[in-house]
Amino acid sequence: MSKLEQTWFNDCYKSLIDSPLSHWLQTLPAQMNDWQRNAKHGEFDKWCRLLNKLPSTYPSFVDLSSSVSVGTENDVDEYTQKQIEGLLKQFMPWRKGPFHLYGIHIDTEWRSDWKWERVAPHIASLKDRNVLDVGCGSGYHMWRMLGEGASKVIGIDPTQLFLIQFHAIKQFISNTDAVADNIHFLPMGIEDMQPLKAFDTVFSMGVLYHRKDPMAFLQQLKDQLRKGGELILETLVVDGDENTVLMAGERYAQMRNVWFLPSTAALSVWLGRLGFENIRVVDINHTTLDEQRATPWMETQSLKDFLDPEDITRTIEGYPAPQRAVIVANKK
Ligand SMILES: Nc1ncnc2c1ncn2[C@@H]1O[C@H](C[S@+](CC[C@H]([NH3+])C(=O)[O-])CC(=O)[O-])[C@@H](O)[C@H]1O
Repeated sequence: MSKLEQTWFNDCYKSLIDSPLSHWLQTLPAQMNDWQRNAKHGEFDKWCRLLNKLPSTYPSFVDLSSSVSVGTENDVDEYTQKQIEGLLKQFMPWRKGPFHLYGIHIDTEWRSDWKWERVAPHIASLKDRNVLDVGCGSGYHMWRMLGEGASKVIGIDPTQLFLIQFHAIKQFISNTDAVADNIHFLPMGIEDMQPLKAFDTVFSMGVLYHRKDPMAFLQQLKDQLRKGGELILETLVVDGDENTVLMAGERYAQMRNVWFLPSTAALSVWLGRLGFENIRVVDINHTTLDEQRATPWMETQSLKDFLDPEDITRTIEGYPAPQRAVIVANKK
């Protein structure tokens, strides 16, 4: 019997044939084969066995346009509900969500729906577009993109637990009319993607500050867009003019892998230099303790523990507390 992930990848390859992304098939299958041979997490096969235990269900409704919700508690018996909840808890920590499944509320660390509400009003309609979500996490925003009518949504993220979380949710949506054939998650980093120059919209939310070379990263995002395509970039920023960039020390808000936090003015200059146009800052927001917090589905430390207890406008290292901006731009 072929491995579960092979089925997922094959479904993705099938949906690429006869699409504007078909040239991806030149490199993707070999890369995913290599990933299967050399890169799988030690727990991966165990996670797949747990996924296989999720029961087949037929929800009475699916909502992807105002939330990610599947079925009500009346669609399954109490035993099945408990069984689903117990299995999903094995895939903790759940960071990005929330998800509502048969009366189970996966109350994730982040209210990713709030981010979506800040982003969605400012972007070109996703209807009939091919969309890439770079650093998609559990895939929460991918479902909202599908809910907005995208014809294909591909998410990439190297963190393998998130691939598993995505498929846990997908398994409940596959038996429904929502077009689950058109949404795929690939376990890879943006730097490993061939330049496709073919997506209508590319999202990169919460990734730029994790990249050591932000210019190379922005160029990689551009390389995935068709001419005229739209980039939606969401990242941590600091106050200041076009010459202001904060390079964090060893840690920023306890995170070790944070590099550049530019001002929105500096980020706009970077995008212009790389050949984007129509660059607009559409939202600036301070992350609140209600938006990022520990929950029963993510029990370890969260934002509250990363801020100065005497002054929550500062991180515990003394930097400005997290402030995030959304910038939209088009590829010339
Ligand atoms: N090179 C890379 N290529 C692609 N993804 C990467 C890379 N490096 C890290 N990631 C992934 O980028 C995601 C960033 S989280 C944003 C989630 C969602 N977008 C959100 O806006 O809520 C924000 C945060 O954790 O700070 C993680 O899932 C990483 O695995």
